[in-house]
Amino acid sequence: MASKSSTNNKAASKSLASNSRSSSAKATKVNSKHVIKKSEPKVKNLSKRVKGGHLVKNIAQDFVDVSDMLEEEDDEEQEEEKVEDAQEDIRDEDQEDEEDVKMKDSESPAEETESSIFADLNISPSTKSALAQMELSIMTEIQAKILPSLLSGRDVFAVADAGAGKTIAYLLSVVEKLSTLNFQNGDGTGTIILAPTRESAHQIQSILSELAANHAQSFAVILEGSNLRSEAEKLQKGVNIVIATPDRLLQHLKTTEGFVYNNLNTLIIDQIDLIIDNRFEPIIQEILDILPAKRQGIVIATSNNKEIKSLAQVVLRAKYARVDISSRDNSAIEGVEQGYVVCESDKRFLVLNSFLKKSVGRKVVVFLSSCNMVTFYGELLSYLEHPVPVFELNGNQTQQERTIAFAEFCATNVGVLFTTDVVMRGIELPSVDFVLQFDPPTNAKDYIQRVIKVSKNENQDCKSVMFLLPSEVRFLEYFKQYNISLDQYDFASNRVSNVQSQLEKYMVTVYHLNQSSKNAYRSYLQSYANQSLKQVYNISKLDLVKVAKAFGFTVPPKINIDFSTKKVKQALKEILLKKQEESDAKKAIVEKLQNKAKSAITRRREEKLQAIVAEKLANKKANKRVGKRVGKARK
Ligand SMILES: Nc1ncnc2c1ncn2[C@@H]1O[C@H](COP(=O)(O)OP(=O)(O)OP(=O)(O)O)[C@@H](O)[C@H]1O
Repeated sequence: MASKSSTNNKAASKSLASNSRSSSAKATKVNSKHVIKKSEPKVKNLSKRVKGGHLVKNIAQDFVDVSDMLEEEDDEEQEEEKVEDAQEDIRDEDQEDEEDVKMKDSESPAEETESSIFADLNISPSTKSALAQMELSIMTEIQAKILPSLLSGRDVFAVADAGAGKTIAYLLSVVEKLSTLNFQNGDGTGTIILAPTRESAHQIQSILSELAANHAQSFAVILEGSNLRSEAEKLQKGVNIVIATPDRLLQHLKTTEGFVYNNLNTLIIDQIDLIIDNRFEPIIQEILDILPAKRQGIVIATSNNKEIKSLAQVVLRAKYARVDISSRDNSAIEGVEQGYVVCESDKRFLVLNSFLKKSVGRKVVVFLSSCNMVTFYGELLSYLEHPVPVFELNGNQTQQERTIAFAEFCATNVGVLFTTDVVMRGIELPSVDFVLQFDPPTNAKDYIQRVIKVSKNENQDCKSVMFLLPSEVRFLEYFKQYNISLDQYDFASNRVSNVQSQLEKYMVTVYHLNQSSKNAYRSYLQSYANQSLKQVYNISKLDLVKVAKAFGFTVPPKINIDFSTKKVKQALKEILLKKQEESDAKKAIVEKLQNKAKSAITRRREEKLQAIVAEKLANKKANKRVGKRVGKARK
């Protein structure tokens, strides 16, 4: 491609120790608190009655009856107290909710370290020695900015570019906290780290295994697609730090008996941007409803927007520390040769194919928008008998398949790797020559994240090229605020090999490829429909005949597009409705109990009163009769 033109804690742990020591200690604490709350008013009311003693003194002859009555009234009082307690709980909850909403409006700044040297931190020698073994001595900017808050037990919302050192920062605080609390397997899970993908979960585990090397705390990854039963067995034995994908964690929370999580003191959501992208929000909401509410919350992101912030606020407690050092400037990607190529939908694949054909002797990474796109283009290239080896990384592969594919790509000198953003998160690129953004990124931030991978690449001559449709060129305007300028490249039409007829023939003759292409076509349109930058990615502006041609179809296949964002919003709405219904149901039960208790009390009081009055009247009559008889006798 030729360049054409240029556009422009220890301290913390003390307080935590009282929060959770061991599961048995905590259980005792919870139980005793419960007993005190329930029995205290009863003792108070009884002593009041004994002190006043009116009933006992005035109707001495009715002592037996009245003491029964007292007991019954105590039962009634207990019922009333239960109702009052429940009401109080609801009022407290409502008040807390209101306070939370008010408080969460105000984020407060994080405290920075005075020194940026790990050795100066007030942490255990074991952690310091692990850091030394990892050859980490000076903190990165984000580490210096969030470690004091993390170590003091404050909730933290940290936003920084990929590779900024966020994972090491939060893992360091977790390792330190659990070892200070002397967390044992019997204490169950003290920390849960939620990761959006299997890859990121494994990456976290590998860093944790180094950082926790000199500590006794246990950890494990719990992932969708792994063996559920063996995971459950591990959890039942006790895992101090659980690294999990949200869906699998929820499954264990709901079904694994003996999974002790009531001592949880830290919940971390890593890569919350991807958690949202992967539609895990409703699952996170369900998880939050199950886990203990009193815990340190840590939310990690590479970018920030309204959606990310509002989910973070659901996870974090009031007055959390927020640190955002994500790159607004382009320093992280300065020096990387970046360009774009504009081509119509029907020419996209032809240009890509021709470029890759000319890439003999090169290593290329191609970003696509979905797993189905990865699968289809991988298969198609092998049908076209491409001269370069093709590798695929996609979310539909097993972990083993992905590990092998990535290792093979790292080891080869020549080849093309088809992948998605999701799979590549947290993975460092090996030495490559080109990074092609075939499906454009969602926004400028995501673009930068892809190019950061290029900038960290061992090959300093590596270039980044983005494919744009003519209708998507407006996307470049979004780069101005980041001072990013891209060169426009042109791929001479006489150098584009026309494999269109071959492609169309495959769609008729190879059933398997036809199905794979249809899936890819549907996924492409679905991703397009889900794009948030509607000014750039407007599905109504797509020429579907041209789009279909890039997938080998002369007529666009009929497909149903599932607008997932709507689905997510709907799911969230349903959760909120369910919560409201639950709260209404709780209030209705309280009201019913209250009314029942009231009417029972009134009825019993009336009955007792009537009995007493009747008895007194009978006594009076009897006395009168006795008096008359005595009077007669005297006469
Ligand atoms: N203080 C440091 N000094 C030197 N290297 C560091 C430091 N902190 C982290 N690194 C290295 O930088 C790389 C990225 O670190 P880490 O995984 O913590 O970053 P991250 O911000 O969590 O990245 P991602 O968003 O991709 O998960 C790792 O290889 C790690 O060893």
